[in-house]
Amino acid sequence: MSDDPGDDMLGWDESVFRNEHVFEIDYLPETFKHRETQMETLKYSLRPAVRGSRPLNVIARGPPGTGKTTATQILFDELRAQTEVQAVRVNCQVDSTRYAVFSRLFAEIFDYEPPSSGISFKKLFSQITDRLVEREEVLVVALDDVNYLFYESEASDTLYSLLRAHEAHSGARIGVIGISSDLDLDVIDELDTRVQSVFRPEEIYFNKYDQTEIVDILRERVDRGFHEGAVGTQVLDRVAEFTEEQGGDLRVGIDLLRRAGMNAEMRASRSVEAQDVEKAYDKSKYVHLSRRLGELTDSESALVEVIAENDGERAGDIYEAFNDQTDLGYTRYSEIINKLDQLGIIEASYTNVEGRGRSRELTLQYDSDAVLERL
Ligand SMILES: Nc1ncnc2c1ncn2[C@@H]1O[C@H](COP(=O)(O)OP(=O)(O)OP(=O)(O)O)[C@@H](O)[C@H]1O
Repeated sequence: MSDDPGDDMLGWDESVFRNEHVFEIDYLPETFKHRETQMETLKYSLRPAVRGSRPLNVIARGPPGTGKTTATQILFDELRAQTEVQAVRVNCQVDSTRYAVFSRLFAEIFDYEPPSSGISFKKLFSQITDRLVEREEVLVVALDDVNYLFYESEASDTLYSLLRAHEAHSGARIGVIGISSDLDLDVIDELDTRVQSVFRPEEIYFNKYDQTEIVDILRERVDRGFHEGAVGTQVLDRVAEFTEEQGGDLRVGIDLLRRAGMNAEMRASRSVEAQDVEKAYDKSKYVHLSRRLGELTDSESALVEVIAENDGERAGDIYEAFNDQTDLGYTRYSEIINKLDQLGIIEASYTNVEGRGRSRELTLQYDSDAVLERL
């Protein structure tokens, strides 16, 4: 047997990938198809900002991986390059309180962090608005994954401050784009009435891509990311089918392509085959889960771990195990249960237990080994 790779075998210095970077999560696609109406409405809402007025507020909703963040980022990049508008995106998974949101705005606007010794919210707020007024700038804030502010009961306060900024600080002009991927959450309905009375956003819906659209979008990625001929039509169709199966989240498809490419390389093959995709799917189907678990705090992760180890048990028993491990009390425990339920990591349902009345039963929504592996 010769050590020489054959014609259809990859040598050590070769790859199926032309540019693996296009499969990374922070890659901003060069073409953005099938989102024309959404982009138009977003542009229409932001246009007043370019003229120096307060833009229309927006709520962008839709299932995960349907291009909401990307749409905003593309427009924000254009605004930054071509206008004087200040456009800042805040990831509310990371910054999930009003104070954290405004600290992020401060850091982006001033280019340095607010004092770490801590300043009052009022000060933080007025420094931001003073600067906007002084420079006659309009600020557009994208609250990405705004649903997390609701889970922490911080949404009303945050929106109220942003939306009433011009009243508290004359001349300040701020517009808000709220992005939510929690379809069970009625964003407007869940806000306090004082906020509802000033918040009448344009609503933009990002529907799930259908199979043809998924193929069309992923084909583009394949052409940029792989060498010619490495991914055939049937393989791409299989990737699109799996993506549909996972709720149409394009992240699944993109992750599948990358992993399938790596599997092909492992076999030293120049082309990706169906078997590479099947094998990749065992991991790629968990991209949602990994993303959600990745943003949890230590105590939230600790609770997920306890639940994964005691799946299906009553909440009371799980509380004891959680309390042993973290020393946290029942109120915080209950809050975390609600958040994990809203995130779709667990289901908390009430059951009637003979002789003990109603009790909550906690069930993981994913395979417990898959959860434990990713914590
Ligand atoms: N029309 C499209 N063309 C090319 N790539 C796209 C398109 N729509 C989405 N993507 C890609 O899919 C991935 C997920 O998109 P994005 O983060 O914008 O979704 P999202 O709706 O904001 O998701 P979530 O609600 O979970 O935050 C990104 O890698 C993005 O590049």
